[in-house]
Amino acid sequence: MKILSAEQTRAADQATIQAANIRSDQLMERAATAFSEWLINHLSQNAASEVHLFCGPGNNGGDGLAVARQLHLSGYAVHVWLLPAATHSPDFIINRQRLPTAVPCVELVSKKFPTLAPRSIIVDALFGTGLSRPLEGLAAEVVQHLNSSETAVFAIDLPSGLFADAPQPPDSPVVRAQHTVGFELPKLAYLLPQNAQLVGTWEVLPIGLNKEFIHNAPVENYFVDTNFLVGRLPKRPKFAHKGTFGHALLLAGSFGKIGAAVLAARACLHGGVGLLTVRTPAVGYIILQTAVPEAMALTDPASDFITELPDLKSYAAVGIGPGLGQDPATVEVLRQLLQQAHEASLPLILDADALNLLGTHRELLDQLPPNTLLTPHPKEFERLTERAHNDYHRLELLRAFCRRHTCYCVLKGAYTALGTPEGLLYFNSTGNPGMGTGGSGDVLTGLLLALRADQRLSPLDAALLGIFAHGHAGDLAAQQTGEAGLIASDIVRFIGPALAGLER
Ligand SMILES: NC(=O)C1=CN([C@@H]2O[C@H](COP(=O)(O)OP(=O)(O)OC[C@H]3O[C@@H](n4cnc5c(N)ncnc54)[C@H](O)[C@@H]3O)[C@@H](O)[C@H]2O)[C@@H](O)CC1
Ligand SMILES: [K+]
Repeated sequence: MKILSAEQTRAADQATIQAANIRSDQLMERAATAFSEWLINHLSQNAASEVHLFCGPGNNGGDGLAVARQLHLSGYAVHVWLLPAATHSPDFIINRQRLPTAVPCVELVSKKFPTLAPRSIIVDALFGTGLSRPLEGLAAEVVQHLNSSETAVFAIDLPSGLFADAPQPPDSPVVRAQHTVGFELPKLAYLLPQNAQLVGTWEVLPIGLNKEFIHNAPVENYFVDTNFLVGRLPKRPKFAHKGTFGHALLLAGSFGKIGAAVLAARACLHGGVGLLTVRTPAVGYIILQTAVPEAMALTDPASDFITELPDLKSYAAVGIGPGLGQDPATVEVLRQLLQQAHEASLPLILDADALNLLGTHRELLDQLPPNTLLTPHPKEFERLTERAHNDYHRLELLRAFCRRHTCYCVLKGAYTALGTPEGLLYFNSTGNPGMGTGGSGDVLTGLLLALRADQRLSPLDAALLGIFAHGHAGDLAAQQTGEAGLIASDIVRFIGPALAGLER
């Protein structure tokens, strides 16, 4: 799915109105109906005594008024509270007039706000995508009142006060919603850790926005759900053999961290690689041969760290980093790897200590072969770039980093973001907090290595499929283990089922 800016969302609105030959209040009715049906569905599971709708002066408030009418007609006890304003949008006015007189509708007055019983429900329809500056005055007081109540808040489109696609000045008043329900496409604001407490859980409901407009809209951000990826993983042909899927080389492990190599190796094998060779220091030999008999062990002469780069000519892709350590000899291995992979156009994946080594030897960044895939978590990313002021800034650093180094970079976290050499960002939709556990990143590296070794996949598809399947495998595993009980090996077990769902 594309992620549109607030401005593009307005344009999509207009394009829909024209193409479908409907009035704007009819589009608003669609949005309100979608929201009301969702809310009624939700309320049927949570008996609520009454619904308080707080409506602003624009179309977000218009949505709220239409929802109030629909809930009233469905038999709910509804109260409407209006934010006083000098002007109102035309569709607000239409829906104000359509509100049945039986629905109490009162203008908000400073310091005389309604008491909100914990068992009632708040619908936040004060401001949506039309917010042009932080809230102040009475609007800010209302936000504070809603946030200090113990009543569940359901935000229409955006929690009021939150910008759709730009950072807030610190301490701006924003509604803290339990749930945010938007229309058609997700907003960038939904995906950022700094907004998690404001947006709550979120979903988007279809309202039939013009498909052609969305198709043609130039965007820099995408949200990757199942529909976006299904069919991108080619089926394994009947006459396939292990050569079809590539021979991967993994350089991983150091004394005390051979487990990282084991996890990455297992993930690579479950990811469908044809053959896997693993380079560990000598201390890893027996462990690897025992724990992962399917992989070939090519041990380093040194006991505790990798000190020599093997000959690369038989490999389709190389991954380096899990449990690697940061021994000075290993830096040389990384340096040679970058150089030789560049010359041979060999796909590379860099993770963990390989990234930390890049951070301390930044001159190596200029040696990255084109289309190299890096998988930092935010702290590792900071070592490669600089400290971000906020989540939006971090995303801009990611875009710039990928452009500058012609690389793909996976910034790991909830909604893991993949940056591309073109400066596009793809946000992943799978995964759960249980995956914040040791070894989870090693599993991702191994899986990505398998997909990069498969020459049938583009670098972009390999990265997107790997990130998505990794998260999905974690979700499938958590259904059995619970989030707290989830360990990295559980993710590995579900890589196969997760990939199977994406096959062409
Ligand atoms: N594009 C879509 O997909 C659809 C959008 N709809 C709704 O329309 C909303 C957008 O409506 P609008 O563009 O009218 O915008 P809003 O309703 O978000 O707010 C606009 C109004 O707020 C005022 N305003 C902006 N910032 C303010 C501030 N800091 N303090 C006080 N007043 C402020 C503006 O002057 C204007 O009167 C969406 O969020 C959504 O809820 C739906 O009705 C229909 C479909
Ligand atoms: K809102």
